[in-house]
Amino acid sequence: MTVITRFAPSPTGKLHVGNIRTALVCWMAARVEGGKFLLRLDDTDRARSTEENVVAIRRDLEWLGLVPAGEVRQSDRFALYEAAFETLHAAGRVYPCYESEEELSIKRKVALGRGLPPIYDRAALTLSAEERQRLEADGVRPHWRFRLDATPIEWTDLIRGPQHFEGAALSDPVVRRADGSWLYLLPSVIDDIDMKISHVVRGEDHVSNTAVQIQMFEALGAAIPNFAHMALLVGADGKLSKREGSIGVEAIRAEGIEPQALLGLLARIGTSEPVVPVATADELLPGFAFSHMGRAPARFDSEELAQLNARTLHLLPYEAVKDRLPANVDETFWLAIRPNLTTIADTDAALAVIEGPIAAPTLSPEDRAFCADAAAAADALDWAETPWAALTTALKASTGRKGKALFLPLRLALTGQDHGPEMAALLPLIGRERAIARLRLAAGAA
Ligand SMILES: Nc1ncnc2c1ncn2[C@@H]1O[C@H](COP(=O)(O)OP(=O)(O)OP(=O)(O)O)[C@@H](O)[C@H]1O
Repeated sequence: MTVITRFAPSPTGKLHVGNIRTALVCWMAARVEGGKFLLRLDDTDRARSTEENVVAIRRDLEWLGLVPAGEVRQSDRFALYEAAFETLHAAGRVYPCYESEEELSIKRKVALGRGLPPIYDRAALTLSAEERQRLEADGVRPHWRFRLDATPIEWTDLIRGPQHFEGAALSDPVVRRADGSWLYLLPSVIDDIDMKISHVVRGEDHVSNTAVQIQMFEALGAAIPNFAHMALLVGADGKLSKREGSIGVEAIRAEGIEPQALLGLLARIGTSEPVVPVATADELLPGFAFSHMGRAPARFDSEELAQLNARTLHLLPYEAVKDRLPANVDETFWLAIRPNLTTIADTDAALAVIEGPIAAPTLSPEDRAFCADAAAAADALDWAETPWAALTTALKASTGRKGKALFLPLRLALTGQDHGPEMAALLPLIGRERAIARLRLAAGAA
């Protein structure tokens, strides 16, 4: 079986980290099996879907490298929905209902008052043809419900394990509004059949939808796909929502987070696998399995993401970042500075340390004298090999200094800072002339 998954956002807002986690799991589930990951834009809600959001969704997925093998838009597929709807109508699986919102609300209250579950009483099924005609003649347009079979509904969820619902305990869901527009349930099933989706991977906000959708697959004569419902990701303030503009991909990108860091975190939080930095999304595949995914909500933590971003940068090769680096940063430079970066924007500060000018540090008279010795030693040095090792060895022998007393004044004089990348990597980049000038400046500074 070819594994085919789809990520199906509604373009009613920008993608948040919860959506991205679902997209990533869809992508991994397909890719690990050599299958196909598809994008379906659930844009049947014309009032709230926007083209700007569609463009943003595509751009976010592309930035993350979760590139779909194909894309469909529900708004292009109304003819397909109409045909399937006709099939269901002919089979008596959808039926017209004429109750108003107020009537339905009263019915629910009455049922609850009697201690019964507030499920639809199917009064519309008992209407005669004349009664329906009369209602329609009075201008009442019907909405449509899917008639559920009163049978048990069962599936083995790839994340949640065995699931059981009773068809008799569920309300026949409304699938189409009186104005002819579609609700989520039926078009999603029609698309999953048409797109040959083998694994429906989505958030657990859809579990009860799955129960009724399984009967829709059956009613349309289709095979039931596999289902995997992921625990929802929550933010510091609880639930994430696209409409409420929760932690979005755009903001994360603007903060200088690398796509690999976001993917690395989202692939592993809430699973039995450790969070580790990766240089490419493909490195996440060996640790992926639905069985590793937990059922408790996973918590997204921006601080954890920032830390993983630093660890990710430390292993990114020059090729992966060079387009975003200042022109004068070459591979040697990148390898020297990357262990100390938290975001790639820190490169500018590292460049400033190397190219200068830097302020002369405030040193004790002893340290200034030591810097004068260091300037002379640096002048006498062969810079071709490993100048930092040569310089410190020479100074150790000539001054008897060691440890912090040896290294700290040199670092301060050479970089203006008391911390930073390895001096062994930095000194060749600072170069002979600049290094000697900086040591002399530090020796002379009061
Ligand atoms: N917090 C979350 N964690 C994981 N997956 C989520 C989360 N919220 C939504 N999803 C999943 O993202 C996919 C796209 O969903 P959808 O477009 O409905 O997003 P949404 O954030 O729920 O949007 P809205 O706020 O507009 O309802 C679905 O598979 C949904 O289950």
